[in-house]
Amino acid sequence: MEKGQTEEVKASSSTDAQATTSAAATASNSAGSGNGDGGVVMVHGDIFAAPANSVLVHACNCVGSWGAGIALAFKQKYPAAYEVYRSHCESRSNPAGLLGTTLLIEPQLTDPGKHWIACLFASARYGKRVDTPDMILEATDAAFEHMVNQVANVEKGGREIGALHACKINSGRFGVDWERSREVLNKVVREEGNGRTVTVYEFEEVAPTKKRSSIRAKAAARTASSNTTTSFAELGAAFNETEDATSTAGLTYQPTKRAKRVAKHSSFLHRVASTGLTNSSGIKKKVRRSRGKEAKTRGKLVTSLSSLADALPDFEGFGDDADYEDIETDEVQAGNKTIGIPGLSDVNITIARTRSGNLAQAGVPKKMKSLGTKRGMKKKKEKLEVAERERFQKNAAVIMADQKFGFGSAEKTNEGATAVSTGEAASSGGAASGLQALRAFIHRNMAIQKAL
Ligand SMILES: Nc1ncnc2c1ncn2[C@@H]1O[C@H](COP(=O)(O)OP(=O)(O)OC[C@H]2O[C@H](OP(=O)(O)O)[C@H](O)[C@@H]2O)[C@@H](O)[C@H]1O
Repeated sequence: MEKGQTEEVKASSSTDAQATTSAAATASNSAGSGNGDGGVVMVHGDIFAAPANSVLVHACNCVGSWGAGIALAFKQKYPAAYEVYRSHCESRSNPAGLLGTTLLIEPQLTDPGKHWIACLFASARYGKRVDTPDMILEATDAAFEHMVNQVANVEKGGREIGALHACKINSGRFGVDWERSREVLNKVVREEGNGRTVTVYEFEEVAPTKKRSSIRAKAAARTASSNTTTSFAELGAAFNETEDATSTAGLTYQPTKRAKRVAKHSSFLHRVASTGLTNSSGIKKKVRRSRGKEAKTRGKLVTSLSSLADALPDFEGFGDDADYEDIETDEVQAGNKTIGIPGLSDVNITIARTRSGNLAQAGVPKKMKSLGTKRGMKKKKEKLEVAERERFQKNAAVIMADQKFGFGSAEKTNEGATAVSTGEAASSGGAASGLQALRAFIHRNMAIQKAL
């Protein structure tokens, strides 16, 4: 091969790793260190497919970052080598002093790839603060020479090291025209490389970078969309078709949060209604939501109307059932209620109300539970009872007075033995007859006061 001449070897495709490898291997073998004048050999393919133990060359900054481009790929494939590079940079008080040198990292045991990695310090920094192309080329020249010398030293030391493989250094993030970098590599390898060849990879990047659309493209898109007329009906139909955004005639209808909420709510109502588990007034019955394992049943109604009805206590239109909380049915089953009258012993009185159904089922001890959830019902009941007691006492006093002075007649009943428990009433005949009169009075009175 003539001096300064480059040979181009093409692999069939960049995705065909096998073909690329063989192309690289061919280039590497034909170049064989120390044979001929050397130079740059261009191949198509992936640098990482180069034969094991060969040297992979790439350009680096001096900061210790392999954050983008091919450097990022190196970082992912050779994490241990990256650590060597990073600590090499960070151990310097002045990292920029690395410019024009090369860090040659031997294959790391823990890295999956078994390559030597040559880091050419071509720019002090990266990104917006990257060095100028001239500075980069100058540093590349020195660094590449440094690298070639190191490789020669490794060989001299009797250690095996493969051929040189490089990406199109400086042509990406560093923004240097590849032809200029190629000239530098050619010169160095010819002068210092002792006939070595550098295989350089023409790489077709697959990862698409999302381009920002130009102002002109945006304006064109706006015009196109303003020319498209879409009725609300069309939009509505589009929305019905799919739950999320739906595009129609190039337009995208994005439902608002409120629209989504309304749709969700009406769908829920529909689900409930379709199960037929609403009562006559349209009020939904209990809907139980399950968790964890029972997640499958989530959202399903797990009860029926009849079972809910069974669960409810009887309701006979007796509005103040709440007032009878905690009354044992064995007390009320027979329609009797014990009321304590101050000054008199407890008297069994007959409660005028009847409770068909519940009370008729005697023998089943049941606690009456409140139906009412109205606030203040308890106080209302207490107030009513106090008023009733006062009124009762007044009337009793009147009756007793009547009895004392011989007015009225007392019925004689057998109830006295059980109704009047002990005490004053039992010890006094007058009082007993008074109580009989009182009982009669209560009987009449309670029949009128249905609230109790
Ligand atoms: N698998 C592959 N096989 C073969 N060739 C491949 C390839 N993948 C990509 N290429 C090509 O390899 C060339 C170099 O292109 P790059 O932009 O990467 O490198 P560069 O030398 O211009 O710049 C270096 C700074 O870029 C980084 O990023 P940061 O500064 O950290 O942000 C570093 O850290 C440095 O500092 C481009 O032709 C790519 O097509």
